[in-house]
Amino acid sequence: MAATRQVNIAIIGAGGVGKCFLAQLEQLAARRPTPKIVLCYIASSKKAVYNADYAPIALSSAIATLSASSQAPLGLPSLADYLVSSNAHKAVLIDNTSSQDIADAYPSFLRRGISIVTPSKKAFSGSYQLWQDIFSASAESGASMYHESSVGAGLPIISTLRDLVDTGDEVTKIEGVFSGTMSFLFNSFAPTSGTGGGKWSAEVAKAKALGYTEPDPRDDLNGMDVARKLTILARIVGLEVESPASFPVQSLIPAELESAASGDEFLARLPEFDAQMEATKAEAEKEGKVIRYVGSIDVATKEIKVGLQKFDRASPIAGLKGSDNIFSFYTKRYGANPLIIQGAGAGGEVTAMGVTSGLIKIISHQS
Ligand SMILES: NC(=O)C1=CN([C@@H]2O[C@H](COP(=O)(O)OP(=O)(O)OC[C@H]3O[C@@H](n4cnc5c(N)ncnc54)[C@H](OP(=O)(O)O)[C@@H]3O)[C@@H](O)[C@H]2O)C=CC1
Ligand SMILES: N[C@@H](CC=O)C(=O)O
Ligand code: NA
Repeated sequence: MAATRQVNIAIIGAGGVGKCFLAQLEQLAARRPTPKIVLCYIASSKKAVYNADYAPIALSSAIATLSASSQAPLGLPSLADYLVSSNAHKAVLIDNTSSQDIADAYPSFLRRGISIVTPSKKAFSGSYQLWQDIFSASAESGASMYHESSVGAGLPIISTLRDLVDTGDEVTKIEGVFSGTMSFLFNSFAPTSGTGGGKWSAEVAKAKALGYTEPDPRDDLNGMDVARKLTILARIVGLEVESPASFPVQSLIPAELESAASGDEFLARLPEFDAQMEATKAEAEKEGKVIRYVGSIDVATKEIKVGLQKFDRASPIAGLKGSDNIFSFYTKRYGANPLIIQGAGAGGEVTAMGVTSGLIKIISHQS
């Protein structure tokens, strides 16, 4: 039987980003009737919804159907079997989790012709071998791999950097604020004017409630989220960074909380250590400056840095608002004035946008 003009979609992960993505997918399916967009699988960590005959799952009620479901998720090899047997024109896996196990399985999905879109950083900042396997599997099978939201949420960071590299520009340095959570925390806790909002721990709780943090906020505060993003960008410009542990990263986790058993325990005990961050803030204030959490990649020296720095209050980095990120790309073509991209770097809607835009690219490809 000939393949139908239909794109079958499996979604894993229906949290903050997953829910926003579903809403955007519903609008997209209504706007673009061809090819037909069919949600044929949706899962969280414990539940799933799918039909053996690939009958579409209604997009408007998918979350409610998932929470009422008694079906267990398919194992990843069975999910790949299910997707390739569907006889659709295209099959796409949307990974809205931060699971390393799922990331490790990307090459096996891609090899079987299943395209992938994800906001997760895990696959691209894991081992360098995994990075190579993903892109060679994609090149061999022709299945697409899009991960725009893995850096800067919906901001066009991955696509811009790939365009710079692919068109032959020479990127010499990348620097900026790479974390929506860290940006929000310091912009509220140590603003350029006024005394700042609440205590450090209260701002951290707010960042989590706003959906900016990783599922476990320690992954933001220990600097690993920024280190992962810099690993991804460094690899795109051709540096063979083995892992985010290959360079120094400043953690903002108090030493006493390094062994906290869970993210919840960490958040509950963080108020005991508010004085530490107050002291860091006060030290910068004595010099008339503010602290911000920044990163940089020097391509020539291969030096990658992640951590706190003091900034003049009038500097563009100090003046960022909300969860804004700022990325400065220094290249041969752009000379002394870098190409700068700035805007919200976290949050469900803007992150889902980067996922939806990847899906649109896949469904727009002719083959
Ligand atoms: N929030 C943001 O601003 C941004 C997020 N991202 C990335 O987007 C991804 C999702 O983030 P977010 O939505 O905020 O996280 P949430 O914690 O809100 O949601 C995660 C979802 O993934 C599910 N999940 C986790 N592990 C598995 C698994 N092994 N199998 C199946 N489902 C699983 C969870 O299910 P359950 O509820 O059952 O545990 C939950 O539905 C992350 O990779 C994050 O790094 C990227 C850019 C910005
Ligand atoms: N936790 C991350 C989410 C986006 O990548 C951040 O705060 O930047
Ligand atoms: Na992005």
